[in-house]
Amino acid sequence: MSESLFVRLGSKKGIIKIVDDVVEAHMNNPIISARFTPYLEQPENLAMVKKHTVDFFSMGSGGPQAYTGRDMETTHKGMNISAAEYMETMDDIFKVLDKHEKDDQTKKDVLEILWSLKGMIIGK
Ligand code: HEM
Repeated sequence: MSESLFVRLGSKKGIIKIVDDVVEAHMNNPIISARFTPYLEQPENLAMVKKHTVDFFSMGSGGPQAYTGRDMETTHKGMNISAAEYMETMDDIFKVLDKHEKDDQTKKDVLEILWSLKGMIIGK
């Protein structure tokens, strides 16, 4: 059997690096940066959101971490995130996966997860 997605993403250490790079990419993406740059002035909140995102992807990819953040619909409620913004976050994620030299199957597995979540996040 092939390795779990968690292991292919580099286990917890690798996922921490990916999440750091993705958040940085969002901060520099003109279409969505306004959603994220306020967190530069709230380092404790930013660290918590990052930790939750690492745990979320670790748990969702077959790792041992328990996710203790809010569910996706509650987290993004009231943000009215558009489909275009969602596409930008996906684009940033895939650019980072390319930078980390993840293979096509790994990217396909991540895409499947992101695709399955969109209805809980867009337009809430
Ligand atoms: C691509 C799929 C996405 C996933 C898997 C995801 C996942 C998460 C997670 C796990 C958290 C932390 C929740 C917590 O701390 O309780 C979070 C927070 C957040 N997300 Fe997302 N998200 C996604 C898309 C987006 C998009 C498209 C935007 C806006 C463009 C966005 C904006 C935010 C913001 C601003 C927060 C901080 C919320 C707060 O502190 O109250 N997310 N997200």
